[in-house]
Amino acid sequence: MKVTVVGAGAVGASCAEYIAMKDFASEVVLVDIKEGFAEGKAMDLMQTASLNGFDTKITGSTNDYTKTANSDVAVITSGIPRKPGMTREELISTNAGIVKTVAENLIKESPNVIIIVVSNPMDTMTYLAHKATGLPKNRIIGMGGALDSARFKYRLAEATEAPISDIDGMVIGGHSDTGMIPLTRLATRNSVPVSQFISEERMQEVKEATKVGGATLTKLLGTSAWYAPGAAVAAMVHAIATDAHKMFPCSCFLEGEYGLNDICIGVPALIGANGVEKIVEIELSATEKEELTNSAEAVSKTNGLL
Ligand SMILES: NC(=O)C1=CN([C@@H]2O[C@H](COP(=O)(O)OP(=O)(O)OC[C@H]3O[C@@H](n4cnc5c(N)ncnc54)[C@H](O)[C@@H]3O)[C@@H](O)[C@H]2O)C=CC1
Ligand SMILES: O=C([O-])CC(=O)C(=O)O
Repeated sequence: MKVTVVGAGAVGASCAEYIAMKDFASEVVLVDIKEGFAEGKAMDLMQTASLNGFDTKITGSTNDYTKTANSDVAVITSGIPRKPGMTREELISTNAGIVKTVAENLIKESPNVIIIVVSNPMDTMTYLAHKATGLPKNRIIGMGGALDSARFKYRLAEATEAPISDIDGMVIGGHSDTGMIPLTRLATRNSVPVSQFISEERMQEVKEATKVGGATLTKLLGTSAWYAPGAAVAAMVHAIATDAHKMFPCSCFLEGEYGLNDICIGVPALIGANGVEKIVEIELSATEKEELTNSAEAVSKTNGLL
């Protein structure tokens, strides 16, 4: 499998590293607009190959998309990250132009590619990539829910003092500080509802900490996070490579699912060789439905700024 990662910055390089470490791709091409940057990152990563035991070939390219030709999967991480105090939505004016151009360049060289959008505001950038490329909806996926769910599990494990491997949980909705919906009702510790281990008040704290997970890290780091985002993308690319039909909450183009239309937003989906193999419609409580409706309204409002 050939994978292109556009943007060789923090998230792009982390994503390339995790993909290489899993050793399932024949080639990863890093692309960046900064002269020599992707080539440098690729060379540095390749010099870890004998130490970390992978055979994936990583190459770099300064904005030359012919090097990306016939990619099976392309990940878009190009664009600016937020600074402390900013929302993801504030990045739209810079990132929309970048994501649109990059998506158009990618499909010229790789007409059969599956695109995973990471750049923020991610749900709106996924919608934009969908509109700009006209690719079938199964081949444009936004990465947000996989990361948000990993952060939810981290917070649940912390609150229950359980090993993370005991914990399961999922976050749906928009990938924003206010739009995420950690499904606390469905979170489990080894099949037992987490609500049996912690108070309702503690559960609310976990929910709120999960929603601002990206903002918390941005405040600590001075820029947004990259390890967990890179790992979340690598997990999704691996599911495509292995046709795993693994369930990830991710930003999918909806046509009536969950009562929503003409929007990309986080819902559970089975990810396999064709990208989104199936959107899974789980039964939501009345409160969860209301939260999803509100979250979708906010995403649509941001889409209106395109
Ligand atoms: N969806 C999610 O869960 C997450 C999204 N993000 C988003 O990912 C994006 C990247 O974040 P970082 O890697 O931390 O930023 P970064 O600044 O470290 O890297 C971005 C890279 O994109 C490159 N770039 C800019 N315009 C380009 C173009 N037209 N073509 C090719 N490359 C171009 C830059 O030169 C830079 O190297 C941000 O928008 C951030 O908000 C970050 C973490 C998680
Ligand atoms: O917080 C940000 O701006 C980057 C991001 O999407 C995340 O880490 O969840």
